[in-house]
Amino acid sequence: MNTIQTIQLSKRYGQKLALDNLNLEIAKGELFGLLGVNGAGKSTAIKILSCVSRPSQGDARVLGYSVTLQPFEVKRRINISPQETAIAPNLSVRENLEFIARIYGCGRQTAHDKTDTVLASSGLEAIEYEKARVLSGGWQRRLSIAMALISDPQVLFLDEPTLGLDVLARRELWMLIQKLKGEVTMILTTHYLEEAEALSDRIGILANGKLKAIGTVAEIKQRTHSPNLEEAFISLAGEREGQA
Ligand SMILES: Nc1ncnc2c1ncn2[C@@H]1O[C@H](COP(=O)(O)OP(=O)(O)OP(=O)(O)O)[C@@H](O)[C@H]1O
Repeated sequence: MNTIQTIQLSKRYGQKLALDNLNLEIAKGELFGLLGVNGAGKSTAIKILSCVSRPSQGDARVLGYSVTLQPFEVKRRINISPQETAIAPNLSVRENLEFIARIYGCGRQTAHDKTDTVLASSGLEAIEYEKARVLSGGWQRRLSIAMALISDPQVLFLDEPTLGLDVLARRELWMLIQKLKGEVTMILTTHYLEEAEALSDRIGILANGKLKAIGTVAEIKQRTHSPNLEEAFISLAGEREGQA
């Protein structure tokens, strides 16, 4: 069974068809990169898959549960590391993680133990008592991913996880994401093509709400006769709204 399957998934905002008949399958443990220019429909797809927004037509199954009919079953098994990190600046790294664990209903001791596990797996142990507000952008993003991991999600959505980070911080975050590969099914949105290439098992390219291509980077390059992913991306996604 695929971990994610979308079936003729569409979303309309007024006149705007933000997602147009998306049919997509993502396997268990896969890291799937969802690419597209601004406004292509990436966030719309993620919002529907994470039950933040409802499709206008079609459906999606996440871990076998329908996002339209069984959103609570879906929400219990997924998590999102959002673009804007939702960390509490005046709490320490540990307090942020324990706070989230308590929100998920853990008792004090379980929250403490889960936090220990996540601090270790996400490489945050050395700074557990630092206030979040003094952390660099890279460490804040790492904490944001760690907070999403507290609920032991089977599916993790990573929305632009390295946006605005310097090259070293980005590489460090890639290592954390690579460590999670295989354990958690991940859907990554990014505008950095080298990031999608380095991390993704397969990628999908959206343009004007439509899936233009899906496959490994090698398959997509071959299909578009492109020497690199950037050329392939431009040939598939370069058409802006309103252009021929
Ligand atoms: N709440 C909304 N109301 C009206 N239109 C919306 C809404 N959300 C998204 N849209 C429109 O739907 C289209 C797809 O937007 P979406 O945010 O999914 O794109 P995106 O690929 O995530 O872009 P970005 O890379 O800029 O985040 C755009 O034309 C956008 O203006």
